[in-house]
Amino acid sequence: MDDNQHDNADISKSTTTMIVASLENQVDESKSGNMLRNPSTTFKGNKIKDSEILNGSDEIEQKAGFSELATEQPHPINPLNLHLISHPERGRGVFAPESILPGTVIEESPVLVIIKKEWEDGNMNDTILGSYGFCWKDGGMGIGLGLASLFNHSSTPNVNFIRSYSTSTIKFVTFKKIEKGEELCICYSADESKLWFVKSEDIQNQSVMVTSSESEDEDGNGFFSKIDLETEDLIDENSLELQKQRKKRLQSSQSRDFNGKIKPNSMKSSDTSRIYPNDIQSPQPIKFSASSSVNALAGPSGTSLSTPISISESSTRQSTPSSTAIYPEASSSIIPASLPAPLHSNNSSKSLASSLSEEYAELVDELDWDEEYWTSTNPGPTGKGRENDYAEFLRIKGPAEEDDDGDVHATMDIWTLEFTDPKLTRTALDFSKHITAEDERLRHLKRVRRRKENNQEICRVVLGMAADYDVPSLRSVMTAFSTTLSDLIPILHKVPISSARTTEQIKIKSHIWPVTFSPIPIIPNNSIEAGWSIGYKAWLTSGVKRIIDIALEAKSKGELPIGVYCTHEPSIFWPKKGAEGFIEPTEGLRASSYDTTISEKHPLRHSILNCVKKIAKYRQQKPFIDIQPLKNGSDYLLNGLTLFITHEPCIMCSMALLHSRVKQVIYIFERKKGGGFRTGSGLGINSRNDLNHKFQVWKFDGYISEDTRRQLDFDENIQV
Ligand SMILES: C[S@@+](CC[C@H](N)C(=O)[O-])C[C@H]1O[C@@H](n2cnc3c(N)ncnc32)[C@H](O)[C@@H]1O
Repeated sequence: MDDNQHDNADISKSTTTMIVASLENQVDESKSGNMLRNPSTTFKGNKIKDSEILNGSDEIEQKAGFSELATEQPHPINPLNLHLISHPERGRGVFAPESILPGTVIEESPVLVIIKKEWEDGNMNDTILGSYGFCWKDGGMGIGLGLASLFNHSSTPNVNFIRSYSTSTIKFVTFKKIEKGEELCICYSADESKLWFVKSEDIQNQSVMVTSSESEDEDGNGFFSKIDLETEDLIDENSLELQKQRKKRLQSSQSRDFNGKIKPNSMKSSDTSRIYPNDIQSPQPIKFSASSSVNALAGPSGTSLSTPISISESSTRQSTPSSTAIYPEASSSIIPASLPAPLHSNNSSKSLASSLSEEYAELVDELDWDEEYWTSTNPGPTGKGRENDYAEFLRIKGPAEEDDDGDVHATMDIWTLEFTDPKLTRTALDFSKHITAEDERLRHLKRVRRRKENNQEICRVVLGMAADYDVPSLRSVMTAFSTTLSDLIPILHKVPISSARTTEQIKIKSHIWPVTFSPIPIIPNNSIEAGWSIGYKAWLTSGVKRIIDIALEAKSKGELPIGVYCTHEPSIFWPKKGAEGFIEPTEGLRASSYDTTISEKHPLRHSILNCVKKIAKYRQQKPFIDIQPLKNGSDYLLNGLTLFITHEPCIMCSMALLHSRVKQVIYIFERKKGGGFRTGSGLGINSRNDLNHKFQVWKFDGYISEDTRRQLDFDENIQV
């Protein structure tokens, strides 16, 4: 029987028995169903009594970890007795029935090399082979035999692969300790936008998209499932072009089984109760329960798919708030009826049952901005007579945007290899490149440092962050890479934490360890230097006016006078499609909020946290829940959005903006104490090299009347 054709009887056999049997390696096929007999080694110390085999003890099932996935019989393969198990979304994968040490060679797989011309002429990219090819030299493709083609992808892999063009093989080596029951994964590409399938980890978020493919042609037309297993140094123009073409054809992603058949759709709503073992690094699908407010936020899993609704169509259906109602967004819908509705809600009577996905996001009004006037060219927006409608803005830079990006002497610990024999240089360098390839934290370091010490030239190469390895694991990876490195011992070394921004810094930092030179980019200091159009400034100014209104309204309700409004720039200001770094925002998404720490007697109800919460909720409601992201992450919280706030946010809120991936922030008043940007605390959270997102910050530099200033003023010791 074909592996993919287990009938129900096979599947229903005791999983425990099967796993135990595979560990034992001594049962015959009649006991283990479809399992292949494996005559090779067993893991030491894993002898399990016959009675356990027959009884299928729960304890053993637990230990095996992946038992929940083993709806079909685990399939012990290769001398390490690894198991081939089908995961509901990833298809077959390689699992460890026992822990494996770092540096273990899993397999050196032979490779069938298909040269570029054969690959292209045979249109092999469009066949199942396309999902299994490793980029090979000269644009060719290597089809890995053995286990090579069965490793699934993870952005946090535990197995490295090393290609050898001379022997046409790929060596798979663990570089972390692999726990019992864990899946062995490699990283197909550090740039996950190049993947041609929906990662199982993402399926929950994209369940709408995946389910929609159910209606597609069963032959797989319209699906696209191809592979380029690559590392940075092996991407050539040709493979990049191939990837682009694949992306275009990618209408929906779908895993295929090993025979290339489209697998039944993964993660249908009814599948969400499937239990995943804890030790498999896969997010547990959230099971929807109408009584849980948390789950309500995560979105209902039982909703059937509906056709995406365009914003213009849906906007006629959503309630249009009157311009006097500044805060019409009802957040009560996600609060169990027994709790009081939040004070900023005007919809406290709404029951939970009537909410959730059927509910449309109740958006605030768009900004009051005369697009036609400000963007017309004939006779042209001169702004004459409307000078009060636009102002200038000052750029608030973070440390990463200034030459002063922190302590120039600051260092971090890394592992290095030291040697004097020049013959080792090539291999040590190759290893360094291999092991550090994806590590952003080391990118600013030159890989090699040569120094004369005691009349001897000592060569040192970078290996990795001190915290990531211990000596035994590093040595085993080194030995697996090349036996010529096996006698060397990794040594800790201090290196600068960032590149040099000025020639002065080169001298200081390179004395510690040679670093790259990345001169500070020229960043405009204000909107004049930035060359902004009057129209854009008028749009931003309308945002500033809106937050002043919101803050005054909040004050009238007894709250702190802080206002927030979040929206995207009008499309007329978007750069050309495909412009580098541009993330097209979710059209029509906008929200306003204010600080409710007083009324809710809650120290964390800051205006920005309230706003992020609303945006998160709206993204789970119509029409936004039906919009498929154009780019990875473009549907994530504040990605691509501009946030206006009256007062410079505190450190906590600045971090919340960073985590929410906001595009830019406009504020009016700086805080002398505790602000998160460059003005108050000086932390410059908006642009730091040690944080993983940067956003622009601009301070309004126009006229605000004394009366308004006074009304929006409050104790500098209060952080907002
Ligand atoms: C090289 S094969 C890996 C073995 C494959 N699972 C099988 O059953 O044959 C690559 C295919 O596995 C699936 N896959 C690998 N990693 C995945 C992941 N993280 N999430 C979802 N699917 C994945 C995709 O369908 C991809 O086309």
